[in-house]
Amino acid sequence: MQMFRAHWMAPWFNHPFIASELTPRGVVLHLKRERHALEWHELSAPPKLVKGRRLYRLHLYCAQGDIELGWLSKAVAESLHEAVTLGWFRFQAARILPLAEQCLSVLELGYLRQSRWQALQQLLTQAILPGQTSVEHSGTGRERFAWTALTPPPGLSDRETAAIGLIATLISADERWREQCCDDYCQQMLADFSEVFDSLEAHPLTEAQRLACVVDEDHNLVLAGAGCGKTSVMTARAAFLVASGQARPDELLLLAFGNEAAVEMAERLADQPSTATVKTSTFHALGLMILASSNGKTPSLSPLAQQENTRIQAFALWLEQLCAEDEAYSQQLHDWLRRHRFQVVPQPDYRRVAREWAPLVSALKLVGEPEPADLTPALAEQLNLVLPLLHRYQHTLAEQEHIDFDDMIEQATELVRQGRFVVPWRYILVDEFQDISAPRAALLQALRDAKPELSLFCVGDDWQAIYRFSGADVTLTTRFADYFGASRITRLDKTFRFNNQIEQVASRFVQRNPEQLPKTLNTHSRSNSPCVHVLPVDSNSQLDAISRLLGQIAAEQAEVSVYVLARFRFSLPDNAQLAAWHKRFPTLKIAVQTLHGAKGKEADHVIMLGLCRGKYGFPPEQNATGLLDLLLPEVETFPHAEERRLFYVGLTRARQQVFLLADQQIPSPFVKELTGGGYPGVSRWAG
Ligand SMILES: Nc1ncnc2c1ncn2[C@@H]1O[C@H](COP(=O)(O)OP(=O)(O)OP(=O)(O)O)[C@@H](O)[C@H]1O
Repeated sequence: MQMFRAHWMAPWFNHPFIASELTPRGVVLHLKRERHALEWHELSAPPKLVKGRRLYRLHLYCAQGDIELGWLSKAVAESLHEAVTLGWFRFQAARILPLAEQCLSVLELGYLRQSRWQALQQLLTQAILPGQTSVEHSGTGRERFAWTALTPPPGLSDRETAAIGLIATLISADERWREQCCDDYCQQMLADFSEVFDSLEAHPLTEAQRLACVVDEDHNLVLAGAGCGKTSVMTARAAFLVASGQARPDELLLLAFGNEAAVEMAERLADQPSTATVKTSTFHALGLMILASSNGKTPSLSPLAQQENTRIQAFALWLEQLCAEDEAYSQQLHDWLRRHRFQVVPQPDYRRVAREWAPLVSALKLVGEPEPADLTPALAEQLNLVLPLLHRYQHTLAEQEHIDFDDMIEQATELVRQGRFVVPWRYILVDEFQDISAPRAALLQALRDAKPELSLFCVGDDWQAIYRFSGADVTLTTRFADYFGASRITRLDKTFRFNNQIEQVASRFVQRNPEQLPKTLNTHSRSNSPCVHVLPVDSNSQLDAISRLLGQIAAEQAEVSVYVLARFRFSLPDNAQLAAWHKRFPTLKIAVQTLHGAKGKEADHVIMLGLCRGKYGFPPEQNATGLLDLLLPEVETFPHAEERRLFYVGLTRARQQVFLLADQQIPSPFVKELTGGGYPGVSRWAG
């Protein structure tokens, strides 16, 4: 052991310190009459060299009281200082090395998500100084140094220096530092995987699309306008995660609402060998799968749930039975229908009532009865008439040991919460997120809670939220972070579908509702003249007007697609008419769709019909708040908010032109708004 001796005159002046030596455990002080061993952990800071006029002192910060070693020559003092400093740092480095390694393994996971950031802070708090990770601590604690102020001495290994540096950095790191780490990660990924983003689709992805693919917060929401390539981003993110080694294909799950969308996504993933085995599913299929794998048997789905027609038929039969069995019920139903719906001659149209009340039964089942205080007498009467239907429905399901889709999602959520389903996925990607309902969002939350490190990636457009009537809650999108917690929202701002003229009209129209999230959309294609045309037509001559339009389109362009869209299915041309058009205009690809059915699709030209006022107009007129309104997610304050979005969906299906067939006598208020000024991109079509 090297001995560091005090000046030989020290004892003459009654100074107790004679020498010190360093051991692996600390410093041993040789005093006049005793030896005193100070272990490294008792030194609460690196030593300090104090220069005197001729002699030096070494100040040792000790937990039990500081000690000063005096009477040191300059040379001895400096080498003792160096040796104690090195020993102290080595001790600290050894102490924090496991912590540094733990922190490093969190950092190496990739994007510094908020959950990872919290994990880091927890590690630091627990390991460094219970309750004190701040740089500026007072000096009264066990440790009296600031990690950030430490300068590791030469002589430490690279690993020791790096560990101390990392801990010092993490202790002083703030939210800005975290964001910088996230940005660095994104830039690195964008550079490393640019080839994937260049070659994955027929077209290279835009910068915004790429960024949306690599951002990897705990919860991610990609907000985009129509035609901004949300589907491309979904599949590209899957490919990126696999290519970057962050997930195996079987750790990814892509969720869609409808079968058609799920199949389309599966087909696009299958185009790439790396993503061919990624699982795509609808929410329903997912629920079924969770129930089957947790309970060991596939649940029996009620035919009442699977086929709308069967359900309506059953409800109509139950209504008829209720009337036959219970005179009072029959009387009440007749009265209510007479006052609020249509003539009951000679008996109610049970099927029609069943069709209208089926969504009420589902909503009542899901959310329970509304507060009596919220009900007008008419609504309270209606509720009394609908409740027996709900009871029969529930009774039938129980008797036949069947479940419906709502039961399935609810039971699946419960099984996941109870830990009875082993979640295999680390990344769940959800398409058309604006259509999500609270129970489905709860299932996502349960999956997330059941699997550490599971990240949600949701792609949606609050401007296209059109399923409130079936329980969708757009506020899950507009208040995404409030619901899910740590989130990052990215935006896609370039649409590839329609031109600037359509964009101008559609964006202005939808943003009249101030509740919609503001977005700016740039368009890939441009046109100098208006592309949204209003054609005033007589309600009986809509088909002739469409035929004329198709003729004009066919004369000008070959091989283009045309969508004929309407608010209600019954307003659409029938199959015979469609077949006639196909025959007459063989170069056109013509399809008819309801506006809800056209969601997610595109055509070169869109013709919208049924644009009139009235109960079956667009927007459909409703006299007062209905029972369904009370049961569905939060009523929006802006009039016809959802119908406005549906109109937006219609406008934005078109790549080139939109033709609006407006009823000449009772035009739709939406069309009146477009032609009433403030929409320079709208023209009156002369034909
Ligand atoms: N980077 C790109 N370059 C060129 N075309 C693109 C790009 N990204 C997407 N597209 C094209 O834009 C069109 C719209 O894409 P997609 O259907 O994915 O949009 P979307 O955002 O899902 O639209 P919507 O919400 O209206 O359904 C498609 O024809 C697609 O091929």
